[in-house]
Amino acid sequence: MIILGEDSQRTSGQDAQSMNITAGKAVAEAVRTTLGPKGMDKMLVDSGGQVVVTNDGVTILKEMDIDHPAANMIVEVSETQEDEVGDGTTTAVIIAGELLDQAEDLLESDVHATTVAQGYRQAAEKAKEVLEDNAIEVTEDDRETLQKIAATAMTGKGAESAKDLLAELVVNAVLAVKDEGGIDTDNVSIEKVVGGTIDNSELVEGVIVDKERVDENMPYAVEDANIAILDDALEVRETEIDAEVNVTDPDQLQQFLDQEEKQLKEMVDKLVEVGADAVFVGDGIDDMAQHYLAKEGILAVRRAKSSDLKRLARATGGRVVSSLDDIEADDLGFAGSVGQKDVGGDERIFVEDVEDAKSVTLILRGGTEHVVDELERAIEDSLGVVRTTLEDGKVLPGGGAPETELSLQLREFADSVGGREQLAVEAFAEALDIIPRTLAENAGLDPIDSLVDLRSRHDGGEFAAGLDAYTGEVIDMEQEGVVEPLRVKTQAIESATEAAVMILRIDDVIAAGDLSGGQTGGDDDEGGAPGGMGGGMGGMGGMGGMGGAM
Ligand SMILES: Nc1ncnc2c1ncn2[C@@H]1O[C@H](COP(=O)(O)OP(=O)(O)O)[C@@H](O)[C@H]1O
Ligand SMILES: [Mg+2]
Repeated sequence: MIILGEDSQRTSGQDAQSMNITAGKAVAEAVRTTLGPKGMDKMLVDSGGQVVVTNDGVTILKEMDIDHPAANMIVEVSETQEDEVGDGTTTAVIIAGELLDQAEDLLESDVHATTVAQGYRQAAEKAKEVLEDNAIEVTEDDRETLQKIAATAMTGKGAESAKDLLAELVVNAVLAVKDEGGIDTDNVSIEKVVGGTIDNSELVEGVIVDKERVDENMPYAVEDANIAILDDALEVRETEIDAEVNVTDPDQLQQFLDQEEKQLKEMVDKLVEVGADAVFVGDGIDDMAQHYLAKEGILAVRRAKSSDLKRLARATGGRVVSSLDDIEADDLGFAGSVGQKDVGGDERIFVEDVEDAKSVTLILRGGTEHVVDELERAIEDSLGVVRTTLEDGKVLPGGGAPETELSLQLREFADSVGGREQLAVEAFAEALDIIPRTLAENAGLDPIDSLVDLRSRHDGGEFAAGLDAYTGEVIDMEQEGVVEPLRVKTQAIESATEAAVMILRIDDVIAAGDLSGGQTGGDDDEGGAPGGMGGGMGGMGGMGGMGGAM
């Protein structure tokens, strides 16, 4: 009996499993060479010719326009990682791919997918326990460690030349925006400036508004400024009803205009009365109002974005007032300086020198647009790990140390599991080796030698022993200052396991319409969908390796 529509496609049993596994593995394979300090970058060209050069796992996968459903489940792993931690996106995807690869062998030796899933879940639980037990506590006062965490997240992402400076800026920025409600790194705005070098980057304790003062006769800058933040217009409102004014003689017209002018003057008087030295207005400012403001020496900005108004309020301790009539002196914010400055050839208004600013701005500089864009991605990862560390207070050494330790401890744990699940736990342990192995490969080292070294040091009780990607030596990563938040690893293991298990449990793929673009590989339009059965990536037209760190 036929129950499916004519265009539907159905793949079942082992075919379905191996098709999905191959697709998932292809995604991991696509980002593998970017892992670690010596990872290479990718150049991605979209159909419009836009070029992105990046080392960032999640960015690569988003830009790749992947459309195979199982492959997309692996892409989601990197997206979850990005949302939850901000770093470790490549790691999470590589682990997921390797879990699938290991599972494939088990399936071939007739271990049931459900058994593999159960074993993987147990292993993941155990792994999290081991990591928690070995995590190092970090407090907010430990700036040195926080900066190391910030720097580790930037490694290999074009920020090398100014890593120490940038790490300091990132830590300062995150600590600045922290309040009773926690840490929202959206309060760290990033202003990208093409021109200058990376080490000209700086942190502004306040807000930069991408506007100029509205009238030339206003001051360029005001010091110790009280700031009015107005989500309103400084204009005379048109009457609601279409009133018609019949002017019978010139005096009457003059009277009418005088009336309007008087109203505008009163608006400005109101601002003077509450003590404003600068005013940011969400809507328009009438020419006549501009004139009066300038006469009073008030610096005014019109049509400021509502997000800017909010940031201004947060930074300066003021309030966004939605009607001028309601404004009072204590609604005003305060900043040491409000002034118009040139950044990279653009005039912008800097509201800065704010004591205890809860909204800050990082000015990132670099030689070209691609450099600053990649720098921004590195900084975002870095902001994420510092935030995560302050939230959880726990970190781990990097350089493959935690994965090596887990691999050893899970092998021991497997003996206690018994049954066929034991095989799955062992496979899970084996899969985690992919991280140190890939770090070694990308650094041009012999992965077998590196793994042997790492294992023997961990066998000897050195939890922090990791691979120095620059020298090839196995060293104490904690001492070296290569540290990452605990959550980078726990989240990566959790999402990778979930995605792998979900894919493994599927034994029937029923697709309405044509799935062939993703399944057969090679013949799809944009290039970028993983080639299902064929393995490898189908027609990755725009991809090519780029020289390592810029
Ligand atoms: N100086 C270093 N030496 C060795 N490994 C490092 C160093 N800095 C970072 N790593 C390791 O590189 C890996 C992260 O690489 P990265 O390319 O940032 O990928 P992800 O997207 O997973 O964060 C982690 O395992 C981290 O411990
Ligand atoms: Mg990283």
